[in-house]
Amino acid sequence: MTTQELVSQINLKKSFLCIGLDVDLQKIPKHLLQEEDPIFEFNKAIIDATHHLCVAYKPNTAFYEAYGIKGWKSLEKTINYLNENHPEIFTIADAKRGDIGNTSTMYAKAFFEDLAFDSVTVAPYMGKDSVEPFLAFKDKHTIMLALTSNEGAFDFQTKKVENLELYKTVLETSKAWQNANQLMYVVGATKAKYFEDIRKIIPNSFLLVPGVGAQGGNLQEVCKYGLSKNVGLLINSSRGIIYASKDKNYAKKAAEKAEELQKQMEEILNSNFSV
Ligand SMILES: O=c1ccn([C@@H]2O[C@H](COP(=O)(O)O)[C@@H](O)[C@H]2O)c(=O)[nH]1
Repeated sequence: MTTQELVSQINLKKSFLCIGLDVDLQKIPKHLLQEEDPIFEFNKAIIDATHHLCVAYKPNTAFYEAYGIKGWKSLEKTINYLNENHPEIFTIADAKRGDIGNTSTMYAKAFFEDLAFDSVTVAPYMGKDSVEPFLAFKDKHTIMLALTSNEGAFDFQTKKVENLELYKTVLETSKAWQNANQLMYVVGATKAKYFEDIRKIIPNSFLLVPGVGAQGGNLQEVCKYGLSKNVGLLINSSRGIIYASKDKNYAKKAAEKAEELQKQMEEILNSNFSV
């Protein structure tokens, strides 16, 4: 999917919501455990109930890898279901990969070709030659960790190296990489006060913003400086939406939570982008 197609979907749905499909068998309704593939059945019900409210889904691969081959099969069925039924929706494999060049190419093939995701999250620590193999895939997006939502972000990312915070170096340096227009960045919603500085470096890049909901981040605070002229934000909520209820009506309850966020986004879009 191209960035322009993503922006069109945002404008159409009045939503820049990304729903995280982080499926934990301990947390899903018990009756699903009798199904042959409880993870896929859970995801399918959530997708069917929420696809009109969001523009992206983000399965975090850890929640699938934890269940071995069965979990990977559930991930494959989920991405195939999305691509077959909702090709307009942007898909993110939250896998946080990155390695020496030839290995990164194999990671990119796994997520862009075998599983056909639109994007994958990548750690920048190994530098340019570990990220550019992902950027070589046309119309695919590489979402690089910049300033993460967790407390540990302050261990390295905000530390100054040669007088510049490391996350700023990541943003500045990566702007010059081959196919940098296919880069997006992860910035945590819990780091709202950093968005003003971040937008000075990358005014128009898309930011994937986890941390709203269960981690306490605030949508309005993120949008104050995070919005760009193309909206430029994908706000993720996982637990806050998909585990709204443990009863049989879990998908309906998830849709209600998603709609709460979508309505707030509609209001923000109407007040920031009115003609
Ligand atoms: O900085 C980061 C990067 C990734 N994540 C991931 O996003 C979701 C958040 O889930 P919630 O349940 O909405 O808290 C999860 O997959 C994280 O691994 C992040 O939280 N922060």
